[in-house]
Amino acid sequence: MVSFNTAQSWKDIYGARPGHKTFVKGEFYSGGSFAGIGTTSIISERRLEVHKQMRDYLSGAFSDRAILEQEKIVTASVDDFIRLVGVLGSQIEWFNMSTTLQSLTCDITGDLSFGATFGALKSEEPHPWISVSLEAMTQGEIVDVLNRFAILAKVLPVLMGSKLKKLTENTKKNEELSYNAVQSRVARKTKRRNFLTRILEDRDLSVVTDRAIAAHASDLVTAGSDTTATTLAAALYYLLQDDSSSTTTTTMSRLTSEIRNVFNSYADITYSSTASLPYLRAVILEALRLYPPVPIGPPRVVPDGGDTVDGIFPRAKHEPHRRLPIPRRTSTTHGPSNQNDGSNQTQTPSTTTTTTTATSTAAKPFSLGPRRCMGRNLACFASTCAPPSPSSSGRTTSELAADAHTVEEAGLDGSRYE
Ligand code: HEM
Repeated sequence: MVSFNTAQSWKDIYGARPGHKTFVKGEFYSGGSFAGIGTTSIISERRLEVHKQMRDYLSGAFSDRAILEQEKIVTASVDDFIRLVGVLGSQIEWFNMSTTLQSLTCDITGDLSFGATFGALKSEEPHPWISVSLEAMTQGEIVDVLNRFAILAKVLPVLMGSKLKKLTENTKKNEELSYNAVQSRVARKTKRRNFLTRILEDRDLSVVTDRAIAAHASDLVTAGSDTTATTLAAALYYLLQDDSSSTTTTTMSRLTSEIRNVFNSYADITYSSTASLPYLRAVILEALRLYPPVPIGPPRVVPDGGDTVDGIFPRAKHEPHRRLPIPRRTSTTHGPSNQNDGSNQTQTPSTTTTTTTATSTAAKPFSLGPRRCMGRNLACFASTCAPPSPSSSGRTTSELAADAHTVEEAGLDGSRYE
């Protein structure tokens, strides 16, 4: 558990509900764009009750229904990406796939959050929003360090004066660009449904200002673009480690044949149709486990004297860097079965079941509890963390999960602690 500072009161730390520990976010989240000028977002807000209200208010933008409405926006950028990769692949010897994936996810999250892509897939020059936002994030981290280390607070401004000045300017610019983008979207009537559609429909004007919406929108791009691009790049990297000349079945060849067996055309590949592909799901989960895009334990406040979580440490894997063999399914409608998985290990079905369970319970790439990732369904992992099966209330589990403030409410995890 990470302890950066001490909390004011027991209630601040644990929240109102007995039996549920909810650790408050650390001061790490207080600097950077918007939070630094007192306008907090769903990510930077540290007060439990205010965050709960924000999460309730924003949850409509992340429901399964909203994601389906937004699908056209996502596929428009995916089409641009596929075209670009085709052109680059045929014209030049090599290109940087990580950068191209970053362009893809910035365009998608930019379009969803502000109503227009950044044009990153169509331009060599990064959009001003993208370049200044990277600096703005760094500024948040530096503010946190300065707050925590008194000596550095004295020395850094002397050593890095001009750099810090530039970071501050870029943070201001990021706030301005985000605010202007939100204002022009508010002024524009459009039928295109993105995050802002729900956020604007659901807002109470006396409580939620345009600046507050700009803070959310800006942080949604930051939270959603780098994480998703990192996951895709990691999955691709590990898939390409397979020996393409191998005569045995590799992870790549099994994945390719699952996709080609199921889809007849490119147009058939959608959010809903990919959610039910078991091997694709396993590959993405494994990439998230091996290369979690948020590898830090997100900073939380620990009470004076420290604390434990249920008195136990989480179970850990013995060999965290070893790629797990992806389980072979004995009966499935998709993909090949009973084939060698290329891991050179002989596994019985019961062993592979255990492996899957260990992976999905030990790895929490989207975090847990009330500060759990709101965009996990959008990141196309609905099937991995909240299968969209109907619940007794008639709502899908991913809809419930999007609204829930505890994993228990979401019915996703037996853990008592959030
Ligand atoms: C593979 C992709 C993703 C991963 C691994 C991921 C992971 C995470 C993690 C670990 C957190 C907790 C961070 C903390 O406590 O500081 C988080 C929070 C969050 N994520 Fe994601 N994320 C992903 C994609 C997205 C996307 C696409 C969006 C939306 C565009 C998004 C929106 C959010 C939001 C709004 C929060 C804050 C939730 C809250 O505090 O209530 N994420 N994410």
